[in-house]
Amino acid sequence: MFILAVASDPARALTILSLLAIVWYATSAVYSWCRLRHIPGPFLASFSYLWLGRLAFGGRQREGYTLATSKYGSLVRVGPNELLTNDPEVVKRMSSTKSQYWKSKWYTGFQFNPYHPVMFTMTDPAAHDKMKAQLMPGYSGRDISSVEPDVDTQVNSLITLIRKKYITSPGIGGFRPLDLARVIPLFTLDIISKLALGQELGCLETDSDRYQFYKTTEEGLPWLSLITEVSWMREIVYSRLGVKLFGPKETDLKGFGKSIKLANDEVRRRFVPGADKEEKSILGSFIRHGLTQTECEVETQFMFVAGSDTTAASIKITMLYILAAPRVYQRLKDEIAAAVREGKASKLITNAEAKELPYLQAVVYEGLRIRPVVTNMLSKEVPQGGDTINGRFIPAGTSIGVNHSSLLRSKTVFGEDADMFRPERFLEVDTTTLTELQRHVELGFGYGRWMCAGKSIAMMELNKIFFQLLRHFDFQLVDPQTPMISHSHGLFVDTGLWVTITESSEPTVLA
Ligand code: HEM
Repeated sequence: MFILAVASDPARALTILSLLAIVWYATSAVYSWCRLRHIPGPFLASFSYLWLGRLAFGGRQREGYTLATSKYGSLVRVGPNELLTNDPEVVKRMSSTKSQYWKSKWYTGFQFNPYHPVMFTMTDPAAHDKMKAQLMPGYSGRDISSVEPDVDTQVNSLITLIRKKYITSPGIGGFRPLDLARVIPLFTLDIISKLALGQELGCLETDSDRYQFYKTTEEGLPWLSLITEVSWMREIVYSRLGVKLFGPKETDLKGFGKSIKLANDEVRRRFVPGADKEEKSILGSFIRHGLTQTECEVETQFMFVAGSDTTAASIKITMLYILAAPRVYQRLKDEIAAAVREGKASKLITNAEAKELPYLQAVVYEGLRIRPVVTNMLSKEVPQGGDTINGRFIPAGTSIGVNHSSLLRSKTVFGEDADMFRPERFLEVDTTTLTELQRHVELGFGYGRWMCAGKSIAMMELNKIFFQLLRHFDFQLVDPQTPMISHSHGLFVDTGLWVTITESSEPTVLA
């Protein structure tokens, strides 16, 4: 009938189709508005994805989400089916190992391979837990004795690079500024490639984003973030056809595609008959714990993204805050000098030694707290039968995301000055409260069943890098009026953290 109508009067058929589409959209908008109308939030967000999409694409998630929570409370409606919380109890309830909540479809936004989920995107808790049990011996370092020496090698490479090219000296021609926002990610990418594959990509050695990994990430993040947050876009792009059309491919000469090829080449090498099964990389551990070749490929690809930009974001922001607070800078330098003088720090500080330095620990935790590295919602789905949160019923199938930025700036937990970078807050409390504060900051790594698998690796990097950089060098911001520009598209895109570097004036080098 309809085909006949189109053939006889195409203009009329088109009008009917348009009207039907408008009616369908209006009905579904009213229906979804009604479902969660008792939860406050921006009006635009209650029936459309414009609010979420604009923040994601525009790189203003951190500011937008924080504003929304301070205006509407701890549970905000941010989309037709999306809520956002900064309530630590809700976060723990959703992610605890006994929770009935599943990861929501939001996670499929990170499934780069159309045919195979990666642990991070597995929504079914049973499948996820099984995979995590196989991956954790590698991630936790239980299976690989060389994690710490491998991190140390990259710390030394960064120091060598700075000495070779970026020491500023007095006089004409002596000004050699370094953009930390560019070079720190090279450091973390070399670490993760070395740990994952047994061979670093060589970014520090060449002082370059060799495979344009970050360039592509920075260009791609606004789109990735938009598509992940806007559910109907996600459905289209992450359909099998969509990923084939838009997804990264091994044949790409740069970016994600290139790193997929690097990872896949390495995985293929390990699966040829007679290959060394005892190799001490994370990939070697995955193979020993029974992962198939495809599982190894996708997990290794994911590790490159999850393990580089995240830790880099934390190092960059912490360095910026250290440099912007003379009291913190000097107190950290003093602790470093004392540790070296008293023989409490090896030539390259060990993870165990770093954990014994209270001010360094306070700086590391305050850096993680002041700007949590993930602005993604990481939404979980309300289980069958719904849930009641603070007296309000939330229907099954609703997505609840986490606002890490405001979660970690809680004035109730951290005090009135929670918006300020003040590591001393961790030193002014008894040991029980200190542990509570640290556990609260660690919510930035997720919680329970879905907690970050690379947390211990990230903490090791943080424990070493500030100590070693400030042990060897002194830093000054080149432009304190605009020290760094940041956009939040799920992860941070930071640019222009220009500093000058001189050899440390304190005797902090000898162990
Ligand atoms: C400061 C650095 C880092 C932070 C703040 C961080 C944070 C997070 C967060 C918030 C999640 C998601 C939790 C959820 O879904 O509820 C996550 C997951 C994950 N991260 Fe990290 N991460 C960091 C570094 C790393 C590193 C270095 C690696 C790899 C060596 C890594 C590997 C992973 C993996 C594999 C997952 C998926 C875990 C799962 O699904 O069970 N991360 N991370």
